Amino acid sequence: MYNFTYHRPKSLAEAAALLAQSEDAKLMAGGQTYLPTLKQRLAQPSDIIDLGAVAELKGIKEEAGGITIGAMTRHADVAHSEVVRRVIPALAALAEDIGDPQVRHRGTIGGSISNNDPAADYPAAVVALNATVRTNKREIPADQFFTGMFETALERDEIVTAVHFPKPEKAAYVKFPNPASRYAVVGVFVARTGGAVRVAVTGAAPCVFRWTEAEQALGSSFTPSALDNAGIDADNLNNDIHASAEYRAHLVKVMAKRAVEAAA
Ligand SMILES: Cc1cc2nc3c(=O)[nH]c(=O)nc-3n(C[C@H](O)[C@H](O)[C@H](O)COP(=O)(O)OP(=O)(O)OC[C@H]3O[C@@H](n4cnc5c(N)ncnc54)[C@H](O)[C@@H]3O)c2cc1C
Repeated sequence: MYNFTYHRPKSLAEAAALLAQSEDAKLMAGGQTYLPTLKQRLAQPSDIIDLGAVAELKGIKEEAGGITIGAMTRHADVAHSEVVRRVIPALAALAEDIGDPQVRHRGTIGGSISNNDPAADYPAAVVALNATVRTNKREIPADQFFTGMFETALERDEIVTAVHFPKPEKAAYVKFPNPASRYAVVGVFVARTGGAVRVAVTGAAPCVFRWTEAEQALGSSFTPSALDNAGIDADNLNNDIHASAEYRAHLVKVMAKRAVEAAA
């Protein structure tokens, strides 16, 4: 048994002030990862700051030729959003395939990217679509946000407020899911925006990464067969009970080809 003080601020300013007050305070979004972490005693914060009542962190809007999604927007809301389905249907499809209905109705985009689980789906979309992560302090480009396994560029007292996704010309996400959790054993998001192709891989390594060899091949010819000779080094991939590194390398290519086919 341990004690913490529970806070439910009503504004971003209030949440930021609470977070700045204590070194051990932690934010909570939908609690999908954080509550199990607490139950297992892997975290013992002095204060929990529940963002659930901060209305300004919720919602989806069309903005600057793309979509801006508030950090506290649930996966189910992204999946069912008319705006997301119309502007970036691949993002709605990704959200629709996260976990189960309970997870999708509690989990949030801000919690997902802040947590940066190596097998989470959203990091692949953020990187492939070259999104910008907005916080209460600054804007962080996708390529600088995810820094390692469960690690991000966020400072201790920083709150993700929204993610801005530019509209791509073509995009698709295909994953090979763990059949129990639906987390990605391997997931590949392919996007072409302003003529530039980006390929982001999740689930395969300790952190989401760009498969640059595939990006170059697809830049010349946006077809599945363009990936026939693109190399992927199994030495840098995860090797665990779910899949060997060699099998993951195989899956990366298969998922990428399927994503190109779906996007073309
Ligand atoms: C059974 C199960 C299956 C799942 N399957 C999938 C899946 O298939 N694909 C997938 O991608 N994910 C999956 N998830 C993860 C889930 O979708 C959530 O995105 C993830 O658990 C984060 O949950 P949350 O948004 O409730 O954040 P929380 O658990 O509340 O918080 C997670 C972390 O982020 C921090 N945080 C939260 N919000 C912010 C913010 N605005 N700014 C800064 N830091 C913040 C918290 O302090 C905490 O450290 C699954 C989870 C479960 C439990």
